[in-house]
Amino acid sequence: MDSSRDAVVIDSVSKIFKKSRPLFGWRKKQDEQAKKQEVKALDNVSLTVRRKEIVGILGANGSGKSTLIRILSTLLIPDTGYVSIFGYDVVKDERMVQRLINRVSVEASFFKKLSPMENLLYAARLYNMPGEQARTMIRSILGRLSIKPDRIDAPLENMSRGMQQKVAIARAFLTSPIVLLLDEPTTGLDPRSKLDVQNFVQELREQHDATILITTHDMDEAEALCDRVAIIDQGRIVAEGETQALKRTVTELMGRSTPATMNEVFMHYTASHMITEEDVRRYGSWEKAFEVLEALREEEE
Ligand SMILES: Nc1ncnc2c1ncn2[C@@H]1O[C@H](COP(=O)(O)OP(=O)(O)OP(=O)(O)O)[C@@H](O)[C@H]1O
Repeated sequence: MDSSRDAVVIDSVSKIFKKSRPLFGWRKKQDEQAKKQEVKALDNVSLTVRRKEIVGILGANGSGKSTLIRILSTLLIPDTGYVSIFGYDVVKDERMVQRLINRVSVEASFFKKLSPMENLLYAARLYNMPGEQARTMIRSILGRLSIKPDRIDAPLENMSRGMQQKVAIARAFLTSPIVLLLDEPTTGLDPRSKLDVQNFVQELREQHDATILITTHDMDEAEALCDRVAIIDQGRIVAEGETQALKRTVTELMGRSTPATMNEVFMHYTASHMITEEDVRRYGSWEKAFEVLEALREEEE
């Protein structure tokens, strides 16, 4: 593996989905085309992630985060643009990319009647891991994620959703992937479990040189875990950088003496009208500009 290379390169990627509209009586007569509505899930997205970096993708519901993660993990093909993982094209070198990445998402598939141990042993076998080594590792990882020993051999279907999510995370950690794609890994987890997962992610980067892309709605998590974040809004990256730098920019723009929080940074970049320095001057303050521009948008709608 050429360590001097960028780990993930996303270059001008767009993805459009066609959604069917519900049909009501008279609409049935309309042209077939009219039934379709286009959703630009990703609009000319570019982002580069260096080796060993932890990059957060932040965005509201439906902003395009999962679509981007799915493209990176070869589950979706971009309409335009280019994506590579350590130089391998996600479309042309799909097999190689699949060997380098691992994706964790809430819709992880498991054999629900089997236990976490059986499910993870199955995964380990797919990666040609010797049984005994896998068993030891599975116990250690599940323990680190605070799954009690008596749960390890009980059917997965009896576990809470959060616990099942931890098993999904354990599966990704088991194979120490080179690039780890975490799609909202801590959504729905209790605070202690969240911390367990965050610590584990950091450890994976330190000990296995993993490169990590993580989508999250949790701004505290983004700040604590990510070297850099990209804020995505309606399929476009609207801001990118270190959380501290983004906070400084927004604090300045808001003309505040106390630093802006990451929540405020997020609100700023995803507002329906992004507030400029000129808006702040015109309306007297960031808050006033936000209020006026939001009201204008509501009127327009
Ligand atoms: N398979 C699909 N078919 C049609 N539309 C889709 C499909 N997948 C996603 N979309 C649409 O694309 C847009 C982006 O969706 P995406 O799931 O990437 O958002 P997200 O940022 O991950 O949202 P969330 O935070 O709610 O998970 C949404 O408008 C969504 O409805």
